Amino acid sequence: MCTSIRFSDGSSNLYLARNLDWTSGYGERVVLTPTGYATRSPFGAVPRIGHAVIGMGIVEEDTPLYFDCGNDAGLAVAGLNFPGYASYAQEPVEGATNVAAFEFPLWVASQFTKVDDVEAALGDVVIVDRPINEKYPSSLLHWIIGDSTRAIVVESTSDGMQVFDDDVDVLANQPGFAWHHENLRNYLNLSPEFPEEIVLGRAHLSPFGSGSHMRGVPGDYYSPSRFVRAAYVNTHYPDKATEEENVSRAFHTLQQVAMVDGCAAMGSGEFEKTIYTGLFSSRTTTYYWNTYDDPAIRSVAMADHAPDGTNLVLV
Ligand SMILES: C[C@H](CCC(=O)NCCS(=O)(=O)O)[C@H]1CC[C@H]2[C@@H]3[C@H](O)C[C@@H]4C[C@H](O)CC[C@]4(C)[C@H]3C[C@H](O)[C@]12C
Repeated sequence: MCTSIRFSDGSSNLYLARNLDWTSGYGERVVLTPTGYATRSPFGAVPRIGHAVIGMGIVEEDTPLYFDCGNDAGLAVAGLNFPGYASYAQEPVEGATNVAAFEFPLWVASQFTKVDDVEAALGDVVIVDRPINEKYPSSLLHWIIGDSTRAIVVESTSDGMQVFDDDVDVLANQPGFAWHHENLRNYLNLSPEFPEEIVLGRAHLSPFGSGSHMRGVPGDYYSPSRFVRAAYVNTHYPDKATEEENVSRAFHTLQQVAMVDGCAAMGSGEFEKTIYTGLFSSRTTTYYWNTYDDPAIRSVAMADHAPDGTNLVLV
C-alpha cells in the first residue's frame, strides 16, 4: 500500500511526501531530469522539459519513470496503486492531450507550475495505456498533485477522468478518493483535546492521559484506515517554520502509516513493507528519502546536479 501527504510551511513552500509500500523495490533511485534533456514522449505530451524535475524512479529507454517527483517551480506529484478502478484509453484520442500512463508524473512536473494550471489542462487529457516497453506494462494508479496552496487527486476510471479537490491533503489506495472523503464522516468524534471529567452514574471518570479523544482512529494497514489516520495526523500537525522541522513533520506523519514486515500479506503471500519514504521540499528543491533497511534520512538538492544539463542524473 502507499500513502501520500501534502502540507506547507506557511511561507509558500510545498512539502509532498509518500510511502512506497510493496513487497520489494524496482531498483529505484533519485533521478534528476534537467531542462536540457531531450524527451521521448510517445504522443508528444512532454515536448521539452520546461521545469527541472527531481524524484524517485527508474530509467528505461533513457526515459525517467517517476514514482513521485517535484519541480523547480514548487509543484509535486505521487502515483499510488489503484487497481480495480483505474482504466486508461487503449489508443490515443484525436485532438486530446494524450499522456502515456508511465509519463504522467513527468508531464505534470515538467510542464506546470501550479495545481490550478494542471487542473485546467486535465480537461483535455486522456491517459493512454502505452507501456514504455514489454518489461513494464502500465501501472494502474491514481495521483495526488500538490503545490504550496492545495492538492488535487486525479483518477482515470471507466467513468472517465475525474479530478477531486483534496481538502485533507492525503491519498491512499483503493477505493476512490470520493469514498475515502465520505468515510471521514465516520470519524467526527476524533480530536486531540484532553477531555473533561465524565460523570457516569455516581462515578467520576477522568482520562488515563492524553489521546483519549483519538480512540477510534483505525490502527491497521488497510487503505481506508491509512487514509483516515494520515488525514488525522496531517491536518492536526501544527504549522512549522524551518526546513528541518518540516522534514521531521513529513517523516513522523508517514511513520504513522508505514508498513512493517510480516504484518500484512498480499494475495501472493508475500508481505508488504514500506520500501521507502520520499519527500519533496520546494523550499530547498530537495528530495529526501529513507528506506526500510536504512532509516537514516538522505537528501539530494537539485541545485547540486546541473538542473540545466542535458543528461538524466541518477544519484
Ligand atoms: C507498486 C507501486 C505502488 C505501491 C502501492 O500503491 N501499493 C499498494 C499496494 S495495494 O495494491 O493497495 O495492495 C507503483 C507506484 C509507481 C509505480 C511505478 C511507476 O509508475 C513507474 C513505472 C511505470 C511502468 O509502467 C511500470 C513500472 C514502474 C516502475 C511502476 C512500478 C509500480 O507499479 C510502482 C512502483
